[in-house]
Amino acid sequence: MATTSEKKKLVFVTGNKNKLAEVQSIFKDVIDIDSHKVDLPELQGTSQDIAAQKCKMAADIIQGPCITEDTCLCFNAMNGLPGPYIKWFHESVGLDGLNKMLVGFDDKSGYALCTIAYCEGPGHEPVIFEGITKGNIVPARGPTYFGWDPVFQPEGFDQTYAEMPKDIKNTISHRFRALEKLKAYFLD
Ligand SMILES: O=P(O)(O)OP(=O)(O)OP(=O)(O)OC[C@H]1O[C@@H](n2cnc3c(O)ncnc32)[C@H](O)[C@@H]1O
Ligand SMILES: [Mg+2]
Repeated sequence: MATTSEKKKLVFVTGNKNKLAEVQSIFKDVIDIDSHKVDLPELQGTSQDIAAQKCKMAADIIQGPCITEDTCLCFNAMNGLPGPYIKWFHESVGLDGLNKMLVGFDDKSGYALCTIAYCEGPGHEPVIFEGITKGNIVPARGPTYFGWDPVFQPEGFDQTYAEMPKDIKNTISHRFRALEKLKAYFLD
């Protein structure tokens, strides 16, 4: 593993301070994460298309290498929707509304998907790393400061993402799993 003096540096372009805090915490001993706050526009499409496009734009803006990430919350009963549109659904209908969307379905299962993109710089094609955590959509429990954390209960746990300590979320989350792949890409 790299020593502190050899620690790799990466710029994470995101408008979301909670994402930044988790990425910095997960990478704290391995990769230094600098941040660049930009609310990047997002196209429609698959999470991979959205992540790649975001990263290309970010690399153009900062004129150098960077990572971006796109997070989806997918309901199995709805064939993966809201998916990449979860931000707008959450802002429009709230946590309670996300539960109500599933009232007509027995299946409350779903998954959180993190798609990280790394781009070497302007003109380069981004490389994509995905992480998935399966779980269930439940009535909100726990602090409400980070997105849909209160309504997502990962499989095998009796706490929602919002209720569990950060150091537990950060070892089982969709984000952790995608970052493990990015770490392997850089360090192995
Ligand atoms: O600038 P970017 O990185 O795009 O940040 P964003 O907040 O716009 O993020 P996304 O476009 O990926 O939209 C994902 C939505 O899901 C929320 N979210 C992301 N990761 C989450 C997590 O681990 N737990 C709960 N909510 C999360 C986030 O607040 C957004 O509302
Ligand atoms: Mg966004």
